[in-house]
Amino acid sequence: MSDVLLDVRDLERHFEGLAAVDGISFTVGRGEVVSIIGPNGSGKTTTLNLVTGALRPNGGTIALDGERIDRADSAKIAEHGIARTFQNGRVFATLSVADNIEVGLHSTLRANRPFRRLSNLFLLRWVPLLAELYIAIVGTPASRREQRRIDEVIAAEIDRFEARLGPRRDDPAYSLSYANRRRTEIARALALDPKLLVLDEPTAGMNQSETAEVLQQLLELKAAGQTILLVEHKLDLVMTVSDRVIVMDGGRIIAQGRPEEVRRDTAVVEAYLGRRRGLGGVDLV
Ligand SMILES: Nc1ncnc2c1ncn2[C@@H]1O[C@H](COP(=O)(O)OP(=O)(O)OP(=O)(O)O)[C@@H](O)[C@H]1O
Repeated sequence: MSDVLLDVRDLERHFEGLAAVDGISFTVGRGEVVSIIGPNGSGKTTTLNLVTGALRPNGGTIALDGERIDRADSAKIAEHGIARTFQNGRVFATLSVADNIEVGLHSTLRANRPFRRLSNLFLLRWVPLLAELYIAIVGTPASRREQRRIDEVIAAEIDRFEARLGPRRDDPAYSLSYANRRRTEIARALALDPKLLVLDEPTAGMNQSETAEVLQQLLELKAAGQTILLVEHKLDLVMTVSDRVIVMDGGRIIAQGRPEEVRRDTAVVEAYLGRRRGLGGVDLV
């Protein structure tokens, strides 16, 4: 088994002539925490969207565990083992915290969703629908076992954020604080036990103590061996949690290395000093 989990080569994505991602290559090793930083509009989110299948690349390759995923859709990529959160935090507003986590597990259902592959065949797509309906009403020993497993995973994820999400387990997501919605989103991604966890600005909109809490959780995940690809503007957090930092500017990688190497890189300092306002006034050194 190779030490490289994610292998991105010569990745490109254009939007009407604008090279949002302009031929970048990087790897994420198993158990590594790699962060992508860079000024606003430098291509960070587009890179995450390409890795997670939300966007198709115009060129280049992406491999997870040695298998090409750059032509797969986001559902398939999730099945391959990549789970993500979004820049603006996406939860189902009317569903409870527990149900939001359960929705994330839908793709892992086997006993409760038999004959799934037939859904792609126009003439036979009613077969899985009827089977799911039958199982939902009558149930089978296997479907009940699977539901127990799902319930355990939900309980474990709520435990991870016990003090925050425990008391809100059955509350609809619209009633949660912004920070709790983001925690729910992270719990939903972690419930999939992903090979690679992709986090897009997990602390956006959070105050200092909420950010410190997220940092603590990221450090715990890292200690547990979770591989993470992170986009984040808060450089203190990035420099503390990352094994390696990738710096983007204008769709390209202008530097990558250990946090202390990147901090000293003159091209990086220039890219940041030139657009300090875009970074919310955060200094690099
Ligand atoms: N769907 C799209 N259509 C057109 N242009 C886009 C689209 N998505 C991104 N872009 C452009 O691509 C460039 C890179 O955007 P991207 O969101 O990846 O940057 P970013 O580094 O994540 O920025 P931020 O830190 O503000 O989130 C920007 O110029 C952006 O306007």
